[in-house]
Amino acid sequence: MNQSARSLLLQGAAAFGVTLSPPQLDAFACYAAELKKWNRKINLTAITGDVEIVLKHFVDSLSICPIVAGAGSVLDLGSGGGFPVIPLKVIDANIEALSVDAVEKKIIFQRHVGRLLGLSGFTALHARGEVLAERFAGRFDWVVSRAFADIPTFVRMALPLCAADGKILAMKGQAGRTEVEAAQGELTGLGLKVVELIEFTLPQSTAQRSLVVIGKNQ
Ligand SMILES: C[S@@+](CC[C@H](N)C(=O)[O-])C[C@H]1O[C@@H](n2cnc3c(N)ncnc32)[C@H](O)[C@@H]1O
Repeated sequence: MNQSARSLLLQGAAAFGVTLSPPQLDAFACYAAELKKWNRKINLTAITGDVEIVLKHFVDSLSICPIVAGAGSVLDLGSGGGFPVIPLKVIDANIEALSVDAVEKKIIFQRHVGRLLGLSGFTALHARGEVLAERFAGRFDWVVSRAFADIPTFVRMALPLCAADGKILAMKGQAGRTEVEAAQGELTGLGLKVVELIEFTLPQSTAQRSLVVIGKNQ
């Protein structure tokens, strides 16, 4: 990762209240290098330039830090090349994280990155989200996803996996608000409600993002 990409990462992380240490910056540089290397053989991401990787994968993933960092346990459903879960783990080593994807080669990549970065409390599991409740019912403080499924599909999968006071976080683009409005009936039927909808522009970019935080209606 070149110097300007590193500066961009430092600034982008700071926009979400994250001050990256030199070792964390090195961890992201290593992650970017592996992503580019593996991407030549397996299709992990359409994003291949350093600046785009920094903004659209790393900084975008870090946008959930103000909400999720400090949690005990996090499940990332449909994590692909490791987003947002690996950036989150780089920032908060104490989180117990389970990363799940239905495509095995993506999970093999994530395990490789986890080993290289020395991530402990990080498990990458090859599985479909639909079967997780058999093993992980009620286990997670947060179930998160980025670019995974529409809100009703995601919450139906996530709800049985949440702890009693667990929450669900869907990372969406500019259509987040419209999706939330369309999902209201379904959410209410499941005993859920949107507790926060955070809309923002990705730093150093014009891309619109929204974070949809969903909790139990009690
Ligand atoms: C568009 S990608 C997003 C990957 C990553 N979250 C990101 O934002 O870069 C969606 C991922 O969800 C995975 N996926 C789709 N359906 C799934 C399911 N039912 N269970 C687990 N993973 C699934 C796909 O294999 C794919 O890697």
